[in-house]
Amino acid sequence: MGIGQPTFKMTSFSMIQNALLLLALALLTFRLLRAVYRLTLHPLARFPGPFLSRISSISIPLQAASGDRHLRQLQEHRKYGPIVRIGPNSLSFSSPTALRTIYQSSRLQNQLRKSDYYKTIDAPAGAYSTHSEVGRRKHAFRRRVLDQAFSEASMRSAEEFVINNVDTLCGLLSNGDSWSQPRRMDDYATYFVYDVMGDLVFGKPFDCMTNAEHRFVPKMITESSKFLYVFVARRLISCEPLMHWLGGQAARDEYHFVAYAAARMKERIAKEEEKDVRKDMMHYILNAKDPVTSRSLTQLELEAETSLLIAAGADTTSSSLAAAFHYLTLPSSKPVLDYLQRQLRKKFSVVSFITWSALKNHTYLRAVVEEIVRLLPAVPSELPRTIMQKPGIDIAGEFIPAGTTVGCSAFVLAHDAEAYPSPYAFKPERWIPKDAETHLAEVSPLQDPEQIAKAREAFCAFSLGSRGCVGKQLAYMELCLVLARVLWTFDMRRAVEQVSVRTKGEAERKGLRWYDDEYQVKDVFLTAREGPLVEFRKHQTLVEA
Ligand code: HEM
Repeated sequence: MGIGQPTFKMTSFSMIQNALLLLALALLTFRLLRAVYRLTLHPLARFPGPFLSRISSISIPLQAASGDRHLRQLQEHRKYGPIVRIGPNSLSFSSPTALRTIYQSSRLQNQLRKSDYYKTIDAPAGAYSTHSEVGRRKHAFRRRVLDQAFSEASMRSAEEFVINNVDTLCGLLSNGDSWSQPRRMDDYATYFVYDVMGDLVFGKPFDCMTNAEHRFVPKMITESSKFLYVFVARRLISCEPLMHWLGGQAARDEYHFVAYAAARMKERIAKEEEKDVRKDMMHYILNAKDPVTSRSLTQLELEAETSLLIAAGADTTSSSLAAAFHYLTLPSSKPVLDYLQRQLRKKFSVVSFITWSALKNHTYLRAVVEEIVRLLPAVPSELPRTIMQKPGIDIAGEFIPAGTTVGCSAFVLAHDAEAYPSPYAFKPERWIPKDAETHLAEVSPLQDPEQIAKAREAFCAFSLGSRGCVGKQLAYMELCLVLARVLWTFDMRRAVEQVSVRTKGEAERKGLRWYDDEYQVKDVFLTAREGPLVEFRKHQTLVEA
């Protein structure tokens, strides 16, 4: 007995070992056979793409973790053409025709649904938001309610809050006739836009511009966006203790933000009972009823919506604003900057005359903003949609079977040389027709209508159709007001010393970030960015006055 036991133990140990080996072999064979199938008999096998993407889904989270996903997609389209297989069951398209079919076709609304990736986005909030709700009917309800927060009346009231925050920003940039210290405009842009969103959603600014203690909110959102971009398993994300352990600080930030937003939300709801009710965006949401079902948002839905509005509204617009300071202070942009400032100062004798209604038809400012949003779409990579019903649909002349995830990247389309000749160049004139303002010829030649039509067809920074951006008008209002008032008040120039763009490095060596004048960002579904460093001084005539 005493002698036989070890032999038995050894036998059972080697049996387990053999079973594990067999299992590993079976797994390997399965993976190998699956890879061969994906490369040969799979319905998407005829589409080109990088080897790893054709055999495995791992390349999408890997690219997401690198922060270079938008750049890689552009590189892949340049190499493989207008349709690229970016995962075994995923295709990326780069033509305006595909763009319209995927996002805008009302005939295909039942066929194309936001992919399961979106279900991860609000997992920590415990309820879907308008952005992450994939069901068509449920989304339509949420959108009907949310649209009321972006009505004409709501936007008219929002202007006052935006202007108050612009005034705070101007007070911080400079107050003298000599050049200021270099200002990190990625930070100032972030703090400004978060303060606007705090004002509109929570009933008071976050005070990021004036109080360093409150700057943890933007940081939390960027970190949690990084985490959710890579971690695509909803079930895991819903399990908070596991995520604290697996997802580290980024996961903790996500949960922290959700709890923080819920607490601020409660404070805001209490204010709604006060006599002099504040007509901010939240006022319109709290009082909105769906005209079809007469239902309002539940507490949980409100909380998810609140987190969404801060993340979707603040991070996007602030990335465009930081990019605006970058492009406007490039040496090659001097004629654009000079011209815009001259125009603004000629049109408005005092800064308080610069209002949204006065700026709405300002052709050149609008073109500057449009060009910036094109060059750096704030959601740069493809927005995935899944084909739901068999057998499938035609996209850009190709039959694509059900079960495939399809999408277009705004960054890829924005760099299409046919729609945008010299696609990396900052050229607001590309949005202005020849006959619009003839004196503009002093800046550079204007476009013929055909070229403008091509540019418009490929423009998708705000996406399109029923899932397109609900906050586009607010974003234009914020960007136009802040740029017009800052450029009217200050002279500005790029500081000699540049912020070290951490985003270059490795990617530059791989030939992804080669265009020097490009505003460099990391794609984290939203964007992470650095710089530019800009100096300001009060415009001379204002100092004299
Ligand atoms: C330059 C600024 C902005 C850009 C480039 C932008 C871009 C986008 C894009 C591309 C989408 C579609 C996302 C997807 O399909 O996954 C989107 C959706 C959305 N955006 Fe924006 N956005 C901006 C500003 C704003 C602002 C200021 C708000 C609100 C305060 C906002 C709120 C939303 C919401 C709620 C959605 C979801 C719409 C739906 O699914 O029905 N955005 N945005």
